[in-house]
Amino acid sequence: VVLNDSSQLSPNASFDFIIVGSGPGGATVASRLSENPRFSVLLIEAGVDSEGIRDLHIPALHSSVAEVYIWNTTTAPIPSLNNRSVAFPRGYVLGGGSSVNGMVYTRGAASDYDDWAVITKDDGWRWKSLRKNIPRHEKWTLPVSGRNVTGEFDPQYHGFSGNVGVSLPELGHHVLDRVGLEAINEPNQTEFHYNQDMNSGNPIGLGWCQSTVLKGERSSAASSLLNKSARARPNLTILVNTYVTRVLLDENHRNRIRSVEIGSLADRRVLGTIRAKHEVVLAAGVIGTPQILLNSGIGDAGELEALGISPIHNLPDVGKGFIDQALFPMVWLTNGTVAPPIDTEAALEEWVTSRSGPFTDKGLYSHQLFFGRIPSASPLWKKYPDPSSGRSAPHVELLFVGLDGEFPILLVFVSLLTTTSKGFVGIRSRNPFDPPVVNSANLATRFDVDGVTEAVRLAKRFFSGPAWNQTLGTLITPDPDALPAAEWESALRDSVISNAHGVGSAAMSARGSRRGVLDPDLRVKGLDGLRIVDAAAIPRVPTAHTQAPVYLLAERASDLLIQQWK
Ligand SMILES: Cc1cc2nc3c(=O)[nH]c(=O)nc-3n(C[C@H](O)[C@H](O)[C@H](O)COP(=O)(O)OP(=O)(O)OC[C@H]3O[C@@H](n4cnc5c(N)ncnc54)[C@H](O)[C@@H]3O)c2cc1C
Repeated sequence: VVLNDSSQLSPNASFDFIIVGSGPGGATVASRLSENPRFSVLLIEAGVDSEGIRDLHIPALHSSVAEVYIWNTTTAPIPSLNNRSVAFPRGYVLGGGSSVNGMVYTRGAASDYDDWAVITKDDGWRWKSLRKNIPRHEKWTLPVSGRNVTGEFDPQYHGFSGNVGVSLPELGHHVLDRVGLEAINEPNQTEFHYNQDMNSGNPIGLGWCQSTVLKGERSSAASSLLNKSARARPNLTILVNTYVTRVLLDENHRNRIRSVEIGSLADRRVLGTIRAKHEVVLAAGVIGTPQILLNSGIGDAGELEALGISPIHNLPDVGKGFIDQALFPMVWLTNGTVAPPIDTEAALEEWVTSRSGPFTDKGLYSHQLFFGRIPSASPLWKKYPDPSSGRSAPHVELLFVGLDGEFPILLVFVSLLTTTSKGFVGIRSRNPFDPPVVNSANLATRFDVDGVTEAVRLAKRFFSGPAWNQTLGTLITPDPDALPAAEWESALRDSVISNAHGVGSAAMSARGSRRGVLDPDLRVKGLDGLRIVDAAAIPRVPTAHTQAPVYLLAERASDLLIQQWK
């Protein structure tokens, strides 16, 4: 059942599990736990129900999602970005980020997960172990259009009967796709190669972008895991429009979290508390989760006291360790062929009537992604150790967007996936309704400045050569090879934006380690009855867009919870 208002809950209602936040983390856990009719589950989401909001379901409209479905989060002025504040978007609706995101589905490198296992000293986090859950997580679907995608993916890496829809585009290849393939096949080109399936655990190369799209429609955590049959379960209550302010201790046990306090964000007032018999699971995302912990008095005791909050548990790393991959936009002029006009009215009509046509396509003018390593011969490696998790882990991602209009351009988002700068998430006052403080500290390390510079050079090499030369004109964004070093660095600090791929703000570490926030079973260290299952828990930045890693983390979290309470 879905409730729009907490007044619809029966008085003194209590549940076995209370899950806060319905993104890939929370929706997965709520769905898996409620598959067992013995467990009663309450899922609380601050935003509205996504069901029936047409535009959220249309893949092509992902870049123009209405502001009401996105938390208006902006970072503090960041010194390493020339004191700019940048937007850090996150979903504010059932399904969280997966209901508003770009739907790119990438798992990253196997060695990224193997590093989680090293950091936590728990082999259950290894890729080999996590990938066993792919069959129940993923619902790989061939294009309904019947387009032949042989050679564009490898079925051995996919699940066909899970929940989250993943697919290749319904439509055929665009100009940029054809040029991309031609370019890597040029005889003199040796640096870049084709990768038939970038979700095998080895993402490196140019390949076809897989997306969380099912039969022409966005497949979000809400539409896939909180689908009709999940909503019909008598033991699952989904409470939307409800903001969790704090988690609260049991009156009789000093270290046991027993309930959540809820409130109305619109009226900025507390509405009541709800009790969890077994556990509270925070899945409010990389910003929301540390915010709730800090509001509850769980964090660095000195910092909390300075804000007038009585600490209930001293855990200095809460909110620390927040990493977002640095993103630098590059723009080339084009010959005007990469983005032929689309009749948007006709496309909308076609989508509404048959879930087909251009609006099924999230990447209107490109269907490819590129992942690559900064070459081992680069001077960068004389100055810095390699921060990647292994030789199959990329340092750089290139995501291409073609845009036509008065000035036809190719926009390339260059990400330094192996970002090393760590920021923080904090709170500004003792009022839990105040917005959080977010500092993503992009480009704070020298490695990140030099790494993005090398990533831009890699992009320049990728987009050179005869195939691209016919299509692309001048590079019109700042170029490290055309500017004096100091000018380039300043231009870089003026241009880098958030990738909305934050992780690590309440991360796992080894049992017994005094660093980190969670033990390897995702329990908040030193407390009972409180786990975290979302991007905040991820202990190292993945070489991926972050939804797939969160889904994989949450599938294992569900197993851990079920194991404990069966
Ligand atoms: C604009 C955008 C584009 C992106 N593009 C991609 C992409 O193409 N591919 C990809 O893999 N990743 C992408 N991401 C990132 C991806 O969506 C996130 O990594 C993922 O959703 C994280 O899942 P999560 O469960 O950790 O948290 P979230 O998805 O952030 O979910 C947290 C939920 O908790 C709710 N919440 C927060 N605070 C409270 C509170 N106090 N009380 C109650 N509820 C609360 C929020 O409203 C939200 O619904 C994008 C993100 C954004 C915002």
